[in-house]
Amino acid sequence: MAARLSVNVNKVATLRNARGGDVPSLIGAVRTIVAAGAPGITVHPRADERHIRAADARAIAAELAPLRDRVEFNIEGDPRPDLLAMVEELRPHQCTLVPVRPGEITSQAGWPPDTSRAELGAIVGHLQALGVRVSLFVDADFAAVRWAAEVGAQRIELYTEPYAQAHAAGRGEAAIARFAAAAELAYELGLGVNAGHDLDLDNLPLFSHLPHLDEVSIGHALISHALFVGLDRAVRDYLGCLLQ
Ligand SMILES: CC(=O)[C@@H](O)[C@H](O)COP(=O)(O)O
Ligand SMILES: NCC(=O)COP(=O)(O)O
Repeated sequence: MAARLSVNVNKVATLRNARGGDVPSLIGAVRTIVAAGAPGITVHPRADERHIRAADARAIAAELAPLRDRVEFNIEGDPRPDLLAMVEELRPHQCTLVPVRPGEITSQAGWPPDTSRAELGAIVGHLQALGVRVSLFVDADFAAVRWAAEVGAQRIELYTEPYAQAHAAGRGEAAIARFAAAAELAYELGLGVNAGHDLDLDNLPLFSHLPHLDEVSIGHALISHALFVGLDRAVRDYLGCLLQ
């Protein structure tokens, strides 16, 4: 079965915030993405609210509530108090916990496997008790996958930038072996497998065949593609890519 596509709408908010006001409409974008057939919406609200704001997450949750059975809402972020409060309030299908490095422009790495199991495990358990599936953002590394299982997550999200860079340099086939091995280990340990960061229409056809791949979250390249072909067509192009 094809992996599910969760469209990350951060970049729609980035464009809107460049001028203030509500153009382009984030909710309008979510409606178009869902109407085009995407079964998931992802946001990654940053502490500085440089793109997605708390009010956006609330508005998207309200928009998706009637579609809960077919469209998943995924909130990504570092486990800071206001992010956890947002997840507690909105109860998305999934919360992807992602480490943040001070000053980063975007995510740079998965959780280091020496991160305290007890500390993060308590947060993971709390979110799961609220009915939220928890995924942990990790590098394609055996120690990190084992760590995620020990922390009690239900899924991992493999950080795919190293794959994307290798693919752009003509080394995609070689790079994907490490990701496939990590996905196999995750599956053996009972974890679901998500993936994301810098996936695009060039590198996704190969990556979409990763074993046990449940979901890909894609934002930057998809929204950029939409500038040229329109948002409806961009979503359909990515959905088609996942079916190949
Ligand atoms: C975790 C991940 O890989 C993406 O969510 C990425 O970090 C998006 O965040 P930005 O849109 O702020 O770059
Ligand atoms: N989790 C990855 C994500 O949501 C989107 O990452 P990108 O496609 O914007 O690099």
